[in-house]
Amino acid sequence: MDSDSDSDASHISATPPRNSNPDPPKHTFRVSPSLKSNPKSKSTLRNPRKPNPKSKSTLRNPREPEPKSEPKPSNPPPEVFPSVELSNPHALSVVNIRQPAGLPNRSSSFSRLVMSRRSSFDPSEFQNGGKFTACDESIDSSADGRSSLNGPPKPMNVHPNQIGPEAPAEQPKRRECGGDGKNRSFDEAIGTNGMISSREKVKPKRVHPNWIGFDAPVEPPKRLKCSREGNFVRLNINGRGRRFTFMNRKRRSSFSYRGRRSRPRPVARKSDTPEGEDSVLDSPVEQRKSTNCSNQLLDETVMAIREDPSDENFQKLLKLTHGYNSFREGQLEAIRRVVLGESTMLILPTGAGKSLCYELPALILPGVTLVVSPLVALMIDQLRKLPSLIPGGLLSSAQTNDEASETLQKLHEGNIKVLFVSPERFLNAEFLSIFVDGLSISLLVIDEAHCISEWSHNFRPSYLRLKTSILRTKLTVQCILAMTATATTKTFHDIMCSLEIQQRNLIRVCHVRDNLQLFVTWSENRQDLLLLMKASPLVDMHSIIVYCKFQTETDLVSKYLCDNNISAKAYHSGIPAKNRSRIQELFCSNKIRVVVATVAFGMGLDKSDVQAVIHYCMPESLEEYVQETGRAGRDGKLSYCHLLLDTTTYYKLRSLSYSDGVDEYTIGKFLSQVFSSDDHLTGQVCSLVKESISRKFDMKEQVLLTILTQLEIGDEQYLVLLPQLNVTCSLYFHKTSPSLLSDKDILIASIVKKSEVKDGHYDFDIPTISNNVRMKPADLLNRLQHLKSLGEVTYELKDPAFCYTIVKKPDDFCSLSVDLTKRLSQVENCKIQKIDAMFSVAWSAVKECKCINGCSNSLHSACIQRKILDYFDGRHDLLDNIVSLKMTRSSPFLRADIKVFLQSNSYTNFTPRAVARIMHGIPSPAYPSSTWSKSHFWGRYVELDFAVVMEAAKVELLNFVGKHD
Ligand SMILES: Nc1ncnc2c1ncn2[C@@H]1O[C@H](COP(=O)(O)OP(=O)(O)OP(=O)(O)O)[C@@H](O)[C@H]1O
Repeated sequence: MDSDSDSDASHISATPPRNSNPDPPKHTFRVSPSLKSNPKSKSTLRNPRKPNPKSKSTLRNPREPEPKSEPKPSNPPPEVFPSVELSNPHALSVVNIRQPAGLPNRSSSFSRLVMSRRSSFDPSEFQNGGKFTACDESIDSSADGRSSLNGPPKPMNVHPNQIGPEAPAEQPKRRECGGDGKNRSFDEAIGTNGMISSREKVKPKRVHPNWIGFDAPVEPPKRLKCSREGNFVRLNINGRGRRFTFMNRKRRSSFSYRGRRSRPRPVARKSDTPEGEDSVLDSPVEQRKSTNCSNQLLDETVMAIREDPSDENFQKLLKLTHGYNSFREGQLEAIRRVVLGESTMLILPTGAGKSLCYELPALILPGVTLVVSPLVALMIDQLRKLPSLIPGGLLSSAQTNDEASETLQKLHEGNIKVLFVSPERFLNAEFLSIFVDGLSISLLVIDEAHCISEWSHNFRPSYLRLKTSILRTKLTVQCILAMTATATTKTFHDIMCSLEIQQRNLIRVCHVRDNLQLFVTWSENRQDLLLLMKASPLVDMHSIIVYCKFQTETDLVSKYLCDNNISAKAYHSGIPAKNRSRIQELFCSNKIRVVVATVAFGMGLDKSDVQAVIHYCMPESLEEYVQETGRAGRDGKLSYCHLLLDTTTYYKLRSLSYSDGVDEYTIGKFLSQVFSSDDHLTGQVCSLVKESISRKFDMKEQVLLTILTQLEIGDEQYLVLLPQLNVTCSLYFHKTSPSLLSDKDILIASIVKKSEVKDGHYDFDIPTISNNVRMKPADLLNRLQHLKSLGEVTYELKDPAFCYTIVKKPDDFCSLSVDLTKRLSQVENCKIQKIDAMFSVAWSAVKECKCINGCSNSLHSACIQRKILDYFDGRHDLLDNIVSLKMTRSSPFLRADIKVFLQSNSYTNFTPRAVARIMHGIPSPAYPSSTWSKSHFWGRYVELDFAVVMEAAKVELLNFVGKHD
């Protein structure tokens, strides 16, 4: 979640540099419990102290993959769109491209990437479903997301102040596309800071009413009424603006739909509320323009529905608010149930109009409608699209305190009917207290509800907090509407169970739109994309999305297209938010024809006339495939979706899905650290600095958060998670001396006593001081902020950390570790099944489809749609057998290679999992790709089943330790 949500949480690995032979890195040997000494902990082994022999391996694995035969088209295509026969010399002659301009040197990595499916991906570039990582965008979803592979991919949740991951290679880089003139002029227009250049500015611009712009006139926020005023919410990600000063503002106004009101409460400061949200725009968000409707007419219609919820009355309201004549399938049913107070699970295809299902109830129900959304960008988009008759607002960590205060003020005044928040907001006690003491929530909407389920393609730990049991204890939610476009039977059962939604309240319209023509071709050659783009029908299309899996890949592919006179722009979560937003905007206004994107692109994209979606790499799941193809043809017109299938991407994705796995032994050690504090009975704040803890236990931050969340909301509650904080503070004194200020202030006295003094500043750990003076970290920071405003001090914060208080220490660490490990491994297996299912469906279309029942040549809409339905209905067994043939089961060279690897890195601690990851080319916090991809064993066994590699590593580690003990 991201996350390129590109979800972007996972940054991934490369195919091995087989011929390069740099010395593997030498690490300082550290003692760790050995496999031998502890039968429970067989997974950690250590190598004895001995000189580091140079790798003398003469073993080479003759495992070059066999060339794949191209699928032979059987019948002439009856489809509306003609298809290009890829990797086919005849097709080449048709489009007259034998040697594309600017084709890179074959020996370059770009060449490997673009020209061959045996590509070498930069490990840092994998984009995870993310979608929601940093959902929050995380949802690149994560985004990157996306995501760790859990999401997101995900994207990872990123605090605004968060320091990036350890490995430099994991920092996304942007490469400008400088191919043709068009593209350069676009870059000029964008400018380095994402602003429009003066040349573009002088042009008269047509501004969409809902446009989110960077140079839009900033209007002062107005008090809203249920009228046509529209509203503005200013977001400021750069921290400009004043600090939080919200205090008991005078309440004003009444609003005909207001809920219960209470005294306004201060919102937590920005620094206290790091949410896993993606970066957002520094821009006003303008709501959709209103329809021509008077307040009186609206009030009358709403009253009529409250008295008589008939179809006619609902339709009248729809016409008034949105101007539509009729409801789409599933909408009216969902709206009626929600208005009647029945919690509902709504599964509608992408672009089918889910937002309407909370927008109308928000007008009808008396209290506030709270919409939980995984991405800030998505929230902004949803708010912008909200008809101005429905006053809305959002709370996000990207806002300044003034902005947040203003939103809260409006909320208390009854001037916000729909409030968008991120799931991380539910960690904030002060936010929750608004609803406990005052405002009533008539409806809680959980958008992208699949994020609740670990069995979904995009799980986010923060969504677990939305379980009904927790909501019930913390909030008085009267009704829940869970919405998603993609949920398998297992996923939606899990969601409904978590949210206590009754089976009869499931509304499911599950289908792939008929106007999407689904093509698949086998493609080992990256030139195929160019062939496609230069041939009919794509050559005549004005709006095309090309999906890739890796950030670098999007840059390279877009450059490749530009070099070949196809104007294209890359989009991924490594690109600054402003530029991303600008690209999306230009794409929406048809000023960019082709966007080459990771999964980070598309969430909240409501462009109705996207004509084609090309998958340059296969998606990680059928859910992702459905989501991404669903971005085409929302206007109902025939649209073109083409998947270029290859085994390299499949192996790579499968391999990467092992990047979240953890051993029982490691979880046990982590639990010992979590509960190491003796202060658990006094409710003292504990913290774990994310980066160092992640490296120490070789677990991704997203996995750590999942475990901590399970410890809070699992069967038994062991801890309470607090908002994440930057826990290390460097304090500088300016006016009064520290000792004099200490005399006046107990907090400063404690800081001076417990700090380490370095170069004139005082470094301290915030939880330690706050425990010492018995002050909440939030209050401590408020106090420092006050001293800063007096000119007494300045300070810097760093080290983002998980914070929590211990409720109870587990009685049995062993069984708790076993349970958690089992859960994580089930999730890992589920992820692999999703990749296998995606590959199976595409594979069988290409290799096995008999081209009857509507399929022909490379058009496989009929067979793919049928299998997608089977998949979402849980009928997987149809898919299994093909994939099992694809993974290599063994290699005679594996153990010998591992042996050589261990000998040449005898000063480093390894677990079997760590060795297997290196052999698969999967970076991890303790073994980053920046260091380990230099080993020529990196990624060498990506085509071999991970479990097989891990087993061999275990045997070799045992042998190695046995010999050297
Ligand atoms: N009843 C309707 N009649 C006509 N257009 C509609 C109707 N309901 C929704 N729409 C339009 O359909 C488009 C998609 O709606 P919306 O964004 O709510 O879809 P969604 O299901 O949330 O999509 P996604 O899954 O991609 O988020 C919007 O432009 C919306 O105005």
